[in-house]
Amino acid sequence: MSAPFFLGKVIDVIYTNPGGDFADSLTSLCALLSGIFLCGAAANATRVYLMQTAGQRIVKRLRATLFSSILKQETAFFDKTRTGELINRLSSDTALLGRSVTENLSDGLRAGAQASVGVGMMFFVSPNLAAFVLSVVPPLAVLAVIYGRYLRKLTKVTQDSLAEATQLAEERIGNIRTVRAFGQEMSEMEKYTNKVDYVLQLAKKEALARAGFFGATGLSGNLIVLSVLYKGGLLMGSAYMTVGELSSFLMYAFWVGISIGGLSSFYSELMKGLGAGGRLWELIERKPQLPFNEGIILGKDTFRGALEFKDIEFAYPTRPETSIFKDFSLSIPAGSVMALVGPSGTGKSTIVSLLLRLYDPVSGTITVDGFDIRQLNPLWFRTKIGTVSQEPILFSCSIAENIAYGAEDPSTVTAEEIQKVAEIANAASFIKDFPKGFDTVVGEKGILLSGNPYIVYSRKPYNPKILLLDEATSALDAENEYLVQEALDRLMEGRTVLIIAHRLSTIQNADLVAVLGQGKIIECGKHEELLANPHGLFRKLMQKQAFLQNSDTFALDIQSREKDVLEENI
Ligand SMILES: Nc1ncnc2c1ncn2[C@@H]1O[C@H](COP(=O)(O)OP(=O)(O)OP(=O)(O)O)[C@@H](O)[C@H]1O
Repeated sequence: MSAPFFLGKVIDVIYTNPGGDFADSLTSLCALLSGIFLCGAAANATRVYLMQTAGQRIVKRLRATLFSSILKQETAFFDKTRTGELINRLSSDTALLGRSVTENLSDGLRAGAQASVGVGMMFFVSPNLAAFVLSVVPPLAVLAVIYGRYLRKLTKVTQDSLAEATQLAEERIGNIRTVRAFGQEMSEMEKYTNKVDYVLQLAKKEALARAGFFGATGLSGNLIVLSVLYKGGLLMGSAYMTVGELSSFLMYAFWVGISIGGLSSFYSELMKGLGAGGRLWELIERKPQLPFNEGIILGKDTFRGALEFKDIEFAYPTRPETSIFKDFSLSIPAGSVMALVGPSGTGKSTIVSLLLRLYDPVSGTITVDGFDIRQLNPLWFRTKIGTVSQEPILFSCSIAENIAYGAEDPSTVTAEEIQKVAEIANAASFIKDFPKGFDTVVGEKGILLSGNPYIVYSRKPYNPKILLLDEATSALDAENEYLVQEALDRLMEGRTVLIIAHRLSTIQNADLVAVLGQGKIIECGKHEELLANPHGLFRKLMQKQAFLQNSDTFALDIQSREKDVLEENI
């Protein structure tokens, strides 16, 4: 800030010594100025470096905190919130906020300091001229505030519509098979183009607002300079000012003008950052409705794995009016295998979700060894449960990493352990056939290997007490069927197993079979007992399935008399 003052002095030294006897004072003044400039450059470079690195650190920390907060939310939150929106918060909002509180803040502070010191120096150099110039600043300030508010509103709308476009792209790219199967590529392209078109329109509006504002501020800056020259010229004529003082004043006025411009963009950027920040804090501070890592942890001796559902009533939070269970009760003794069968859509997978505590029932209790699962620590409890869903997803990393994913702490799993679990699941020989063996990287979204039952069965917690299996409905050839059954038998040994069964062999081998229908268990008992009940739902289901699958083995189970009746029905 001292530079214009000394530059004015240099000019005065030159002008007031027309004889040319000013070399000494000019040299020392210029040396002083060089020193000032050097200091200024060093301070500026340091400021930019520190602020940028601080900004990046803030962004990094925000992203990590936000990601962990997102992962802690209850499952219903993800049913209601779009993935694209969360990704947008994680990528662009964090960057916006990080930039706003560092680079932007430092630029703003710098502009603020420059403007206030500049004004002070203007009064110091010429109070008369300063008072004249500053009469035009207040209207400019009012303009900046109005503009800032308008821009803040506009930015929020732009960000929201951008999030919508991202969400659409993410969903359609993620489900490209569905889009392709329905031949909807063209209409999806059009939909996306319309969304980004809207973003463009908003951006144009923002550009127009900015253009008007910057045009106006530029013009007023130039007018200020012109009026300073005019008024200063008059003052110089009446010997109230030297040429050096007028030059200093002009430079200060110029700096003040630039700083005010900087301050207004600082204000609008800060507003943008605050807008993004509001949305981020909302998400970071959101308390999950189900606890994440709190509750009782059962000791080894207490935890045996006996499961009991008592009078469960449940509806998904997104569809509270559609009841899935009413008076649902089921008891699975520790160490037994319970096969769950029932028509499609009756809520078999929902039982698994309730046991994993992805959702809490509306009423009723689920107990494990007599403990209500709401009292247990969900994080601990889930690591004690082995789950295989019908459409398991393998992540796009190596097969070894995918298998280790089931462990409590995947980073500590050794190659030998991975090899061992793969062998138990009959997967080892198949994996070794790949050129890179266990290091083979699974294709994005696990498309290449996801359906593979061996890898899927390998990925379970080591030694889980409870297994929840959702059998794949797709038919396997005889050899694979045998290998999968063998792996399953090994897996199920000595554990409490709830298996959503589709294959006859699984149902026959289970200790108990429960039949689900109309929101509750309709029949439960041994396979043969249920089959013996001529009017039972289980029998009907099995008969239907036997004919659908054209299973000769199963057809033998049914007496020919019953077969005739069934054929008639079908
Ligand atoms: N996250 C969810 N939000 C809202 N409704 C859901 C959700 N998941 C499942 N449903 C609904 O709950 C009902 C039961 O679904 P569920 O998947 O548990 O049945 P299922 O018996 O396992 O069916 P299938 O044998 O076809 O897999 C279905 O009507 C389904 O549309």
